[in-house]
Amino acid sequence: MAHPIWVAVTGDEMRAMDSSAVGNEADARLLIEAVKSKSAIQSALDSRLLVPSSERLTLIPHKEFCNDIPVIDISGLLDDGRRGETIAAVVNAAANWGIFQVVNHGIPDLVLENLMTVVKDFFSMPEEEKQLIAKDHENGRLQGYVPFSQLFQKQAAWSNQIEYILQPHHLVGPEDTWPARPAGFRQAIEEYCNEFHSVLAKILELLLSSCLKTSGTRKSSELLDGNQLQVFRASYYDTCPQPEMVMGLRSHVDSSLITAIVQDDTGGLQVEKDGQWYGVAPTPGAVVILLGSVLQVLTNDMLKAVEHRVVVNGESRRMSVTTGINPSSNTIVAPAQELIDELHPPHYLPCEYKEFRITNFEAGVLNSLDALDQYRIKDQVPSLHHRTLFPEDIEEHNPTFYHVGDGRLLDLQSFIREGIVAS
Ligand SMILES: O=C(O)CCC(=O)C(=O)O
Ligand SMILES: [Fe+2]
Repeated sequence: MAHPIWVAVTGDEMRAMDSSAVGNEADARLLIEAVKSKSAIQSALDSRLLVPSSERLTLIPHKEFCNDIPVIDISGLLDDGRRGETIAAVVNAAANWGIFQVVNHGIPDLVLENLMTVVKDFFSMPEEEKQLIAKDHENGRLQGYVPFSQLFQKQAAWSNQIEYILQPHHLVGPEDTWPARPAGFRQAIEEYCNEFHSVLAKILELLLSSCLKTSGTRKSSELLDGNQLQVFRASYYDTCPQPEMVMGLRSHVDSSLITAIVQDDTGGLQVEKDGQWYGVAPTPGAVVILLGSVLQVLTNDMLKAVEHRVVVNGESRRMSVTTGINPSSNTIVAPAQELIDELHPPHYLPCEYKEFRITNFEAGVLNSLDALDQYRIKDQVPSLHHRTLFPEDIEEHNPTFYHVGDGRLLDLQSFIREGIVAS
């Protein structure tokens, strides 16, 4: 192979690769050779970096933005005269798009600027220095830098990341898991994430109030009791000589209640709605809010988690910061009881959040069904003369037993085995 793929592949060749099942070894070798010449990857062939041809057909340029994705001035939440209309705007955006941007959120510009500056400075450091705090699961280092090679092997993403748990306290890693440079990195991250946590909590509370009518406040304080998992991730998407071949981040839903993203002005974040992809316009001072899959389960599909992805490009690198609020690891993720009655059966099986999160993570790695699909009750088969699952049948704090029509109490496995719930 004489030439790198970046210049060698013509439109016809690309189509030929498509038709010969992208991902075969020869295609992968071409790409890997090219990737190797650009980065420090030493690993063997791995075709997972290639975007499948079906997905490639949906790609839209990183600078193509959709002006209909709502941008909401949430200072109205603090103003009696505008509160009602602001709440309506947030709820409508959540219901219609599952994503919106907020401005006038009360986080000073300086906090956002510091945040993006330390992230940029971190990613600009030499690779060897970043590697000093690389994640290393085998050695118990679960937080830190995620180099290209790690993501390459797992999620087929054209990006580098750095990620930490900020809450609950007992899961926060020791100081030496954080980078020593740039100075002020940790403080800038924590300042933004702590301040923005209260904005996210407010949005979550009003979404729950709107769906559950009376008990949104109670539900959100139950979820945000200090043990909730708050995570931080900064992502760096390098320029890519052949951006249509790879994805900065493959399409996914976050396994969060709600996620916030600060993005620089490059563009590349895209969301799916009704089978179409739309670019989220970088907006100065704005924070992007996304609904996660836990909120979808909790609201029994009244609100939907939004599928999103990141595309890369050949001209500008991109950086973003994500922070999400998730339940605590032993919270039972299940549709809220307030939403369930004989006419509205639950759409999801209950499970502990830690299991839910792992399922979602594995789905990303294995490219299989995400947690929503795995726990969805697919067929509540009344024809089997069984009752469908009702929340009063779920023992509080131990939601592993289900009453069925003939009065028996079954554990989850038997319940599934009997075909009441398609597994
Ligand atoms: O980089 C972005 O804008 C999105 C990142 C993202 O979706 C994630 O970290 O889950
Ligand atoms: Fe995401």
